[in-house]
Formats: sequence, structure tokens, C-alpha cells
Amino acid sequence: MKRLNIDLPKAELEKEEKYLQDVSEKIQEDILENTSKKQKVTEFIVEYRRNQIDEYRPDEDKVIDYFDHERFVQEEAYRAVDKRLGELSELSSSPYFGKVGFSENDTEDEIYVGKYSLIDEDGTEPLVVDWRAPISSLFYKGSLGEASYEAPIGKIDVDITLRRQFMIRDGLLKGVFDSESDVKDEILMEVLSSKAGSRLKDIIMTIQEEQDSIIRDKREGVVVVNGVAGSGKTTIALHRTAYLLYNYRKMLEHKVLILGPNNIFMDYIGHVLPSLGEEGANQDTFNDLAIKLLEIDDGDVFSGEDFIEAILGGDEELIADTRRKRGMPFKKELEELIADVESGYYKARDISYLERDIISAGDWERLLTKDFGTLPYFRRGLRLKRLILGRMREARDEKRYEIDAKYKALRQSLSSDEERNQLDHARMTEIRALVATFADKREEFSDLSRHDALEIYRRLMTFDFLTQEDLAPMLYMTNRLKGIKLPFEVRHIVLDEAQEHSPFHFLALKEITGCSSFTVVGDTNQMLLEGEAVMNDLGFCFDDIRYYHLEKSYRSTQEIMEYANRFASDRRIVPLVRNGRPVDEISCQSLETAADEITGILSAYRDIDLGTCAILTRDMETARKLHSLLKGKASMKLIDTEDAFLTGSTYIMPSYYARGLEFDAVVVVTDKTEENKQDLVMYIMATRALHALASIKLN
Ligand SMILES: Nc1ncnc2c1ncn2[C@@H]1O[C@H](COP(=O)(O)OP(=O)(O)OP(=O)(O)O)[C@@H](O)[C@H]1O
Repeated sequence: MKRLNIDLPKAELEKEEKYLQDVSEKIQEDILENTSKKQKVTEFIVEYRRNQIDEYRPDEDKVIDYFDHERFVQEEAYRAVDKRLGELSELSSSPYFGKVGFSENDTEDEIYVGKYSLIDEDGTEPLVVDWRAPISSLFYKGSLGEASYEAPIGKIDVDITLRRQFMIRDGLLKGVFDSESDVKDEILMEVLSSKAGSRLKDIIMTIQEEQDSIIRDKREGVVVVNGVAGSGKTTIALHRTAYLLYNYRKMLEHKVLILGPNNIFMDYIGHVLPSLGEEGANQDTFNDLAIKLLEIDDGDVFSGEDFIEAILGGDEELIADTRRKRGMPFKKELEELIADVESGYYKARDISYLERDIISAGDWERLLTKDFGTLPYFRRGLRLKRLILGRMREARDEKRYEIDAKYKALRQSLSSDEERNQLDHARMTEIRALVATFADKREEFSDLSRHDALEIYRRLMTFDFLTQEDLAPMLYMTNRLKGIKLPFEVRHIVLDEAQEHSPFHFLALKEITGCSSFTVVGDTNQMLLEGEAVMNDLGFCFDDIRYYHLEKSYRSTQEIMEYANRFASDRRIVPLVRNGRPVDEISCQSLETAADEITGILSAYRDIDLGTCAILTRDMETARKLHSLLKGKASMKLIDTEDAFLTGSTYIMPSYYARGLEFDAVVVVTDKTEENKQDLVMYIMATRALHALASIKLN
């Protein structure tokens, strides 16, 4: 990294260097202290395990319980010390990155802001404040002057007098920069000009004010962010998760669910939370989660790839079906289906057994609709079945007493063993016949334990297979009929790439988890199937909703953004002023000549060490063909399944696998581009590039 501005008066610079030295010394002391703690806990655990093996006796359960508890406490202590050592090791390289000076009620104060907090020797004064603490929000305000922050005791008004940024690497001060406004943010420009790497990164040093207000928005209710490509939506959603976990740890630890569009994306973003010191969130794709909860075979669902390919290929039947499943009128169809099931899936009937009335049709109906009415319908069926079986058992047992009594009386009048044996045999035959009647009768109402949600949902299906668009409505319906339980508690849900979610994604997740605290992010410019984005109007599902719009993109150069804007729908990106190389626009007659062009482009990018590169095509077929044409000419990884990992530096993939990802350089290969005409796929592909974009048009 180049040395940045150190433009402070000498005395001020000396003060900062002294502070850094003091903080670094304290970090080293804490490292020593924690290392010794870790050693002691480790010794305890090793000793404990040795004793446990030596002293183990199979019948001493109580003693073992006691020791297990002790071990649990020590292992928790080990984890906490180990985690802190990891934090201290990061702090020793870069203890803080910001400082804010402010006056509050005429008292001057200042704080240093870093990735984690550090307390002084006496344990009273913070030397470094965690970026997620309420007071740290002052650092992320765009300008000096009047401001406020939310403290536990309420809103506190202050006057910000200084905002200073530091670049500290390997414990050394590399740059100091006093800034008033985010636009002139030299460090931000430095960060944005650097290479993308293979995973999404944290941005705590350069969070912008508009982003910070979303990250720190209150936990309750629903935050919806509709932002242009590269505006930092995913990044914000993950930083907000880290912020919420820090401030509501007891309530939220292991109770945050993050759902994204596919596994490539989940892997790409999977590093951000751990890099912020947070492990307490569950991450999955919506479809995988739905398939698990519905207990269906993923082979029964039209694959994600085939689905998007068919939509992009203009499959009218599938498009019409998808639009239907995304619309509110489909909720009416689903509700009618549920009501239909509830009004008679388990047909009421009289059941009698051993000449006894077990249940009348009227009672059956009353129990299902009234007495058990608060339960999901399928559970009511099971309850009713249990009740009928209980009554039958009573009747059977009574009958059995009668049989036993009858044979007991007869037995007393018999004198020979042979007669008694014959009688016992007759008794056993009668009892066996009784048992058989029970099993036969039971069959008559076995439908009460039949609850095949797929069989019911089929009535609304257009095709004889499920598409991705069926998963959310089917989840909604199944939960209503059966009651679905997640294997863990959820108290906050993050939905990424939510622009094409249907009402049922929100309704099902809310009803299954009972959670109304959501962070929803997406870009309505990136909808593969045009239409109204449900995420923009969630009033049908939630009461407390805060909508945000982000128009500024941090990802790409101005040249790339201007090129991408030619294909955007309604909103235009307001690019951050970061200039780069012009977009290369190339025409080719065939895929073969395109492959030659790409070989040249890649080699030029390699010469300037540009970093990661992706060749993006509209569909899989073109990606595969191009990949085989490029074999032997350039090395790259074909991403042709959503379970692929982004290991390497050059990739070739269809547009839909690149959603949410970014690369230093992108080569777009397309055959259908029309200038200045809305083309969402082109928009998605072009906005993946940070520094260089080449667009190859096949004639
Ligand atoms: N304040 C910031 N400081 C530094 N980098 C930032 C900032 N905000 C966003 N970025 C960077 O911009 C890029 C885009 O961020 P991100 O992927 O979160 O955007 P997005 O809105 O989710 O994009 P898309 O809609 O294309 O998925 C990332 O490299 C991210 O690190």
C-alpha cells in the first residue's frame, strides 16, 4: 500500500504516535494475559480428561454429570479466551482506524474506533471502541457539526469537531487523514481501487453515512433496501447482522437466518461475518431450506439452472406459471385450496366397533372443526385418530375381560387336563380373533394419518413437476396444514437478492418462524422476469417497514457504470467518481473469433496483473461452447453448477451464476444486445466488473 497523507502538525502527530504506542503495549499485555489463561484452561481440560478416563466406573453416573458440567464451563472459558486472542492478534496489526472528537454539554471528548474494543488497565476507560457500539456511529457521520447517537439512556446530542482516519498496518502508522465529507474520502478511493479478491470483504473502515444508517437501524420490524448493483446491499446486510449480534447478543446469537439465491453466492459471502468476529448466524439458500422443510426430494424440483434458462429462453408457459405464482391472486387460490382441504379432506363418518358407537359423524366433524380447531389441519387428523383408537382400545379391553371371565367360569366345571387344554385353545382363538378385528377396524380410518402436502398442492400445479416458484407457496400451504418447525429458533431473517421473491417467501418465513424482524435487500433493476417487485410493498405481511433506496455504486468505475446504465430499467446509477479504462466494445462474426479475442484480452489483463476475471454469457450452452473453444488457449474454470466453488482467478459462467458476485475484470459475450434498450441480463453482467469491462457482441 502506498503511504497516504500524514498531514498533521508535528505536536499532533507525536500525540497520535504516542497513543498508538500505548495502545499497542496494552494489546501485547492482554495477549500475554490471555495466553496464560488459555494455557491454564488447557491444562485443566487435559487433566480432567485424564482423570475421567482413570476414574470412570459404569455405575457412577452422578459423579460424571458433575464433572461434565465442570468441563463445559472450562470449555466455554477456553472458547472465550481463544476468541479474544484472535481479536487481539488482529488488533495488534491494526488497533483502530478512526477517531472522532466531539463536545457534549461543553465537555470535550474523543474516541478511537476499531474492529474490536480494548479497555485500559483499570478496566474503566475504552482505549478503542468497537465500531458497532452506539457511540461509534459518530465516526460514520458524513460531516462535522451537530449530530446525535442512540445510547442505552436515549438520544445524545453532540457537536462533532474532528473526524480522523488512520491507516495502521503491522502496528505502524501509515497514514492519517482528517476528513469532513465522505466524497473526498481518500481511504475509500484507495479501498475501491484495490483488487476484488475471491470473497466479499468487510468495509468497516469506509462505511458511508447512508449505509451506516441502514446498518444501525433498529432491530424491530422490517428494513427493505432497494439499491442499484454495487451499492453495497449484501455488504450492508452482513454488517447489519454483525451489528445486531453485537448489540443483542443474548437474544440473537445463533438465531439469525441468512438466505441467499444459490450456493455459489452463499460461499462468496460466507467469509464476511467470520471476518467480523461473528459465527452466530445460520446461512442457507431459500430453495434448499424449503426442500428440507417440505421433506421432498430435490430431484422432484425443476433445477434452478433449467428454470432460469427456460425463463431466459422465453418459455411462455413457464413464464406465465411463474407470474401466476408470484402474484397476490394466487394467494386467494391457495387459501381456497386450504379451505377446501379443511372442509373435508378427512371425510366425517360413523365408526362403531364391537357393537359400540365409537364416534358419530357429527362428533367427528365437531372435533375436527371446533375442539381441535386451533391446530393445523393434519395434526387435527392425528389427534382424532388417537381419540378413536383410545375408545376402541377401551371396547376391546372390555370384550377381553368378558372373554376371560367366560372361560374362567367354564374352566372351573372341567375335570380333565385334556378338556382344559381344549378350552385354553378356544380362548386363545377367540382373543386372536378379537385382536384381528381391532387391526381391521383401524384400517377404516387410516386416512386420518395421511397428509401428503404434495398430493394436495398438485391441484394448483401447471406441470407435473415442481418449479422453484412452487417452493414458497407450497411451504406456506404445508405450514398452514401441518405446522412446520425449524430445527433452531429464528429471531432475525436476512433475505438477499430478494427482488424476485413472491409474497409467499415473506408469508411462509414469517409464519413458520414467528419472526417479524427482517432485513430484505435486492435490486429491482436485476429482475430476470420483469414485473412489480413484491419487496417494494410488504404491507400485506408486515406492519413496521422502513424502505431505503441506494443509488450510488461503489463497485465499478464510472466508465463501466455508464455502459451498464444503457441497459438499466428505471433507475440510473449515480457512480462514485472513480475513473478507469474505457469499456472495450468488440464485434465478432462467430464464437470462434470471439474465443480468439478473449484469449488476447485475458493475456492483456494478465500483463497488467488485473486480478480476478470472469467471462460471462447469457446462457449455459454458450458458456460451455466457449469454454471448449478456449481449451488450450487460456486456463479458466467453468462454473456450470451452483455447487461449484470460486477457487482460481479466471472463470467462465452463465449470467445467472454471476448474480451478486464481482470480478476485477469481466468479458461479456452476447448475441442479442440492442443499444439503449432495457436488457436486464446485460445490466447484471456488466455491473459485475470493478475495473475493466470488455463487451463482445456476436453478429
Ligand atoms: N462503503 C464502502 N466502502 C468500501 N467498499 C464498499 C463500500 N460499499 C460497498 N463497497 C464495495 O462495493 C462492492 C459491492 O458491494 P455489494 O456486493 O455488497 O453490493 P450489492 O449492492 O449487493 O451488489 P449486487 O446488487 O450487484 O449484488 C463490494 O466490493 C463492496 O466491498
